[in-house]
This record gives sequence, structure tokens and C-alpha cells, in this order.
Amino acid sequence: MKGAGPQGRGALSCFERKRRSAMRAARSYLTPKMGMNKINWMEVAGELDTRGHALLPALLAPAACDAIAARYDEDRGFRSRVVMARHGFGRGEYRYFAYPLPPLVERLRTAIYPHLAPIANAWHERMGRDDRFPTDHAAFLDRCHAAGQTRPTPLLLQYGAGDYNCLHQDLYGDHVFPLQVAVLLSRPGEDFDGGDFVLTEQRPRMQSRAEVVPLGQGDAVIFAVNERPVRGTRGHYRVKHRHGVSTVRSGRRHTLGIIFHDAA
Ligand SMILES: O=C(O)CCC(=O)C(=O)O
Ligand SMILES: [Fe+2]
Repeated sequence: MKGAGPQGRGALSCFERKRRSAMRAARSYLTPKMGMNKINWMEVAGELDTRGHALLPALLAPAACDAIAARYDEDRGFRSRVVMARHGFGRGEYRYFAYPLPPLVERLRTAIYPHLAPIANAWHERMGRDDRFPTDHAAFLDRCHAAGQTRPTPLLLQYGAGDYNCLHQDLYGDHVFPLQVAVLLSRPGEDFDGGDFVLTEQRPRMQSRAEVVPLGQGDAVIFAVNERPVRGTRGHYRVKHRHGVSTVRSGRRHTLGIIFHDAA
């Protein structure tokens, strides 16, 4: 059960807490490329194939998380602000970064993408889709921009007590990269309570299944934006995903969202 321990991380064993803390210390957030090489991408691909999501523990150091979250109150650096209740999206708000993105966000987006492109291509092949993704993020963005999807999609979300994010999909045009990343910037059990990241899976003609993804500060979750292939008795079929956040009971929760396609 999440929230049981003194720091809201009762579900983690002592060993796991130490491992995450060592990983945090070892990773400099100024060089996320180095961090990328420490990730077992084969394992990540396996998790994404079987569950539709994969965890990257301690992707960002606490100082990096705090620095990005603190940007929420700055005047500059964003292209728009969305108050979720006004659109029926939930309660809470988010801001889309403007180009040029903050260097850390830019580097993360650019460094993670090449590891996910082969997974995305395998998914498209299994789903019988013709479109494939280039190995380089700049090339994919060129494609988005040529199709009129020119607005940056990385975003910073902010939730207070009583806020939540309804189940949704981040689709912004015809060009959709099938995987995205969310990084929890706040400390569960310290900065906020409640506010779990939730992912649902809808198999054809079946009821939806929900999965809560326990995240600590700096942990990232990679997840399916829309559809993912699942092997059946007669080839692969498509499962539909949505994601959201359960109600924040107290405190303040910030997330960094990294979406790889741009918006129309
Ligand atoms: O706040 C969260 O954990 C979810 C954020 C989200 O919807 C996104 O990054 O697309
Ligand atoms: Fe989202």
C-alpha cells in the first residue's frame, strides 16, 4: 500500500530505497544522455510490450525536479496555460513550454526518443500500421512541423488538494508518437498525498482495467499514448490506453510531461 511509510513510500523495501537513492546520487541531471546509457532498454521494451508502461526509477535528481517545478510560477518560458476545470479535463492546471524548451527538457526529449523509436516501430508493425518513425527526434519533429503540428507539447502540471486529471489521451494531430513520458517532480507523502498516476487498458469487447503506477520524486513512467499491440491467438490485436491522476488529497504535486509529437 502506497502512503503507509513515514515518507509515503512504505511499498519500497529498504534495499530498493537505497538502490534508488544511489542511482539518484550517481546521475547528474545535467547529462541525461549518460543516464540513458545506464537504462536497460531491453527490459523497458519488455515491460512496455507486456504492460503498456515501464518505470525509469530516479531519472531526475531531486534538485532537478525542484528546479523544473519552480518554473511553474515564472512568467516566461510557456506558450499557454490550461485550467483543467474549464474544459472538463479535471481539476488543476498545466502549462505548455514554449520553444526553445528549457535545456533539461529538450535534452531529455531528444535523448529518450531514439531508445523508444524502435519500440514504436515494432508496435506499428504488429498493429499493421504503415507509418514508421525515424531514429532521430529532430527528423520526427520535421515531419510534425511539415504537417502543421508546430507547437511544442512538453508540459508542466500542477495539482493542489482536491485536484485530479481525468483519464485522457494526449493526441494533437495526425502524427502521433505512440509512447510518452511523465516524470513526478514532487515527493509523495511529503509534498502531497493521494494523486496517483493511473493507466487504463481497454481490450476489444472487454471492460477496462486500471493500473496504479507508484512513483517517487524523479521517477519517470513511459506509457502508451493510445494503442498498443497484444499478441492473441490470431496475431496481434489493439488495446487502447488512457492515463490520468487520482485526486490529490493534500499538498501540491508537480509533473513534467514529455510528449514526442508536436501539436497542431
Ligand atoms: O500528472 C501526471 O502524472 C499525468 C500528467 C499527464 O497527463 C501527462 O504527462 O500527459
Ligand atoms: Fe496526459
